[in-house]
Amino acid sequence: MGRQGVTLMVRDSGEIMARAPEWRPYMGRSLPTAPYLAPGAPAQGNFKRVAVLDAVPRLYGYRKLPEYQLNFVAALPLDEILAGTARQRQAAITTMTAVSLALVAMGWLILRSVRARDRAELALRDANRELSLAASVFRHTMDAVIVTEIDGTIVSVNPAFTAVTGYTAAEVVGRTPRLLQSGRHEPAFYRAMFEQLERTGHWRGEIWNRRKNGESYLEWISISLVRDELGKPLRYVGVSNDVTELRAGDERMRHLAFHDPLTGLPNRALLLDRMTQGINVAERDGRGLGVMFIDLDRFKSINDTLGHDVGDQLLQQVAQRLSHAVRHSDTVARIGGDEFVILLEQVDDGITYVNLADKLLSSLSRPMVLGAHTLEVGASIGIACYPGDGDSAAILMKHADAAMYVAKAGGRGAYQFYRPGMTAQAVQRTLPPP
Ligand SMILES: Nc1nc2c(ncn2[C@@H]2O[C@H](COP(=O)(O)OP(=O)(O)OP(=O)(O)O)[C@@H](O)[C@H]2O)c(=O)[nH]1
Repeated sequence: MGRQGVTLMVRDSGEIMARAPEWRPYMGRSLPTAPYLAPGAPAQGNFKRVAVLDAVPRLYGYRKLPEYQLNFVAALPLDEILAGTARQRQAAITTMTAVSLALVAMGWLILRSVRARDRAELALRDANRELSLAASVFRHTMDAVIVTEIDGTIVSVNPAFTAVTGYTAAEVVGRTPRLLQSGRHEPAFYRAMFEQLERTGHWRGEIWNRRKNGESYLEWISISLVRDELGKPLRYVGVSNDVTELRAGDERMRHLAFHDPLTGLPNRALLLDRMTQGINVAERDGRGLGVMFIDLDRFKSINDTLGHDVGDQLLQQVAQRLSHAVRHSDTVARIGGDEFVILLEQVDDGITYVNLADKLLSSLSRPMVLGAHTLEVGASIGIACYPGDGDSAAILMKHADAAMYVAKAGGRGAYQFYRPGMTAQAVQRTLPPP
């Protein structure tokens, strides 16, 4: 490039990014008036000018690189060009062009590597951000998380795991989840779980486990098999929730829906359900089944004279006495006010009803101590039997009710088997007088 030839890389703003030779004194200086920076300047060209920076008159060649906002410039001093022959001038111009192209290529390579570095930094930053997000979720989620090797060795647990089980990470890492086993599941349960995990990569369900303090708890867990990039099994990750309370709440709700809150006995819905099932079994096995409808005698007067609370206590005692009088397999239900029903299954002869009815009446007639009061209560019982008196729960209930009304009408404190025609009698009794 001769003694005073130069090459430059200049931003569109005019700032010098690179200069050869002697780049240091010129770095960061500006060439705002350069012709190639003028608006509308051609993409490449030549011009003659006295250099702003060192006052040397030169012939300039440039090429613009608009996508990078850069300009590549090469210049030779005019006196060197004019002093030479035509051949020398041509050689100088060729050299200038070659140098300027080399500069363009160099600048492009620099830019490309800068861009690649920026992209790599961005990707790394994204990956780090995702990692720290995952770590934060692991730390703060309310779900207990456990990560194990494929052989079951625990690699990591989160704080929620510690909150549920009572075990810190230091206490469980290196051990296996077997330390949580409650003993409530058969080995076949775990075998089936791992068989499905190996086959499908997932298992979810409920497991009874044991906390460090020995207490059993029910967890809902979802376990996934994690594979590496080549598809090789790498880890198991389990995410679980303690659902013991939830399940207890469900049980309470279910119990409320099918039981009488005052006595704890099955209510009408549960009684009818059991009766329907019982009838199916009785039909299949050719066995008998019976319904005893029990209504307390003059219970209203106890309420009216001693108050509703005493009436409640009496109903609770009646419930206990009825329950003690029957077999475990029989159902004692309270279906309303002072009305109780006993469902007797697998009864093949009428004497069973007679014996039980006597037993119930004598049991209820024994004095009941309710706080400061000692009371005696009687009851009337109607009995309807399957299959003779009806083949559905509704009909058996209706007929037992009718028989009970007949027992009441006969003077109370007695039992009565259903006979055809009793229903009409009972209806008449409940109708208002004409
Ligand atoms: N303490 C209490 N009383 C109830 C409850 N449910 C209904 N009762 C009352 O139970 C009484 C039922 O009376 P009835 O069966 O109609 O009449 P009774 O006095 O028993 O007369 P008979 O059945 O004809 O012998 C009514 O006074 C109801 O208010 C309850 O949960 N607690």
